[in-house]
Amino acid sequence: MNNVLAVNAGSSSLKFQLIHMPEEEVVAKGVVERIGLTDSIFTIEAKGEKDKTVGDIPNHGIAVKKLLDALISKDVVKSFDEIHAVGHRVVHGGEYFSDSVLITDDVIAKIEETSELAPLHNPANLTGIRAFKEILPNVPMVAVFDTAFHQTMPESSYLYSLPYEYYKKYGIRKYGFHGTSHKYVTERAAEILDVPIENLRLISCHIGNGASITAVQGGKSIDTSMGFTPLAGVTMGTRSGDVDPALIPYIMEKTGKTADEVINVLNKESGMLALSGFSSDLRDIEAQADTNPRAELALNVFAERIHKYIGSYAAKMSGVDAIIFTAGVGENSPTVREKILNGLEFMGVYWDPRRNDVRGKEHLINYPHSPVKVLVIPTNEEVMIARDTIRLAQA
Ligand SMILES: Nc1ncnc2c1ncn2[C@@H]1O[C@H](COP(=O)(O)OP(=O)(O)O)[C@@H](O)[C@H]1O
Ligand SMILES: CC(=O)OP(=O)(O)O
Ligand SMILES: [Mg+2]
Repeated sequence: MNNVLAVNAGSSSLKFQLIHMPEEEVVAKGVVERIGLTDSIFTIEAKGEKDKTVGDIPNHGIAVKKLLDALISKDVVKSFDEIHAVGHRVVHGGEYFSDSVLITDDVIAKIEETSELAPLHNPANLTGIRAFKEILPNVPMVAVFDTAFHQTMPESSYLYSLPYEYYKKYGIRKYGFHGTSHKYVTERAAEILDVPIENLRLISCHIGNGASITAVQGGKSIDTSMGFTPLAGVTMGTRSGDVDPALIPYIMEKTGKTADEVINVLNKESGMLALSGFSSDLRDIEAQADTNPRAELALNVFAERIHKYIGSYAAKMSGVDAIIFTAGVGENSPTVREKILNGLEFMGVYWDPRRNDVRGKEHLINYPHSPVKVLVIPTNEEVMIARDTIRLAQA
């Protein structure tokens, strides 16, 4: 029971690591990026070699097949029998799951039932689960939920100002997402700063294709920007983030669309894609920022929403000790970080443009005298998935 394959399906990506446990030694890792866009990128690193191929990968099912083929063709494993357990990220656990769980048919049915609350994610997560169940029918599999870390939020954070019976009867409340990532980076921040996490007020900015901001006080999530579904909060690649709910019937009336069709627009045709008018991918948008005013506008809206969440969470915790940037954009875009951080000096955030010129590695980007520290921390949802997988598969 030593080789754990951790599978992390995001809205635009599929990341994986084959990890030898309990040493947490990474045997192979890789990522399929830009799923559903043109020029998808498949990268795999194993045995000291890195291999990158570019070609269209239209959906998560094909991404899973690529990953499985590569494990054999790159000689990472001789046969799939060398994989002893598989951990899957599952985005929405709904009311059912507040911790990771061993996957059974009943668990699959519940994840399926919750799919309508996370239409860009749970179906992709299920694709992965089913593909592995078929080739490895006897291997234990574990689901690790994005919602679990946020179960510590107080009622005052997770309740909407709606009739209370909706919460009681239908489970309508804020759940929050990216929990595995927010937990990982906030624990790493405490280690890097060498301060017990119990004494820290942290704001974690997970900015990828999906994006969420979380206030973590004493190691616990106390509020987060996503909501009942991963559509809420800040502007994202294709998601609108927060909008006035009165817009939904208004758009239905004006366009003749059904409610489901309008939600589909808010999930898949909005955000950076809609603002820029040409792409959901931040790399494409940054490449045109100097020449295309719509690209610049998209970047400004994107950064401004996150900037405002940082201010509100600092107010909520009566201050902040550190701000963390993670995920595809947070780790790799000095431009977006700069736009977000500009103007936060009033609350003690002094960041250094030279230190900010960093991509994909752990780094402090504040000036040493800054009361608020600012960290770039590459997330590692996969190692967290592997830890929970071993814990539950061996129990
Ligand atoms: N080097 C880079 N510079 C700027 N943005 C980047 C870079 N690498 C990745 N990104 C952006 O990160 C986003 C994808 O983030 P990721 O966390 O992988 O997404 P998800 O897990 O939500 O599918 C895309 O918008 C992509 O353009
Ligand atoms: C919950 C969510 O939005 O995930 P991702 O960023 O991977 O799309
Ligand atoms: Mg992700």
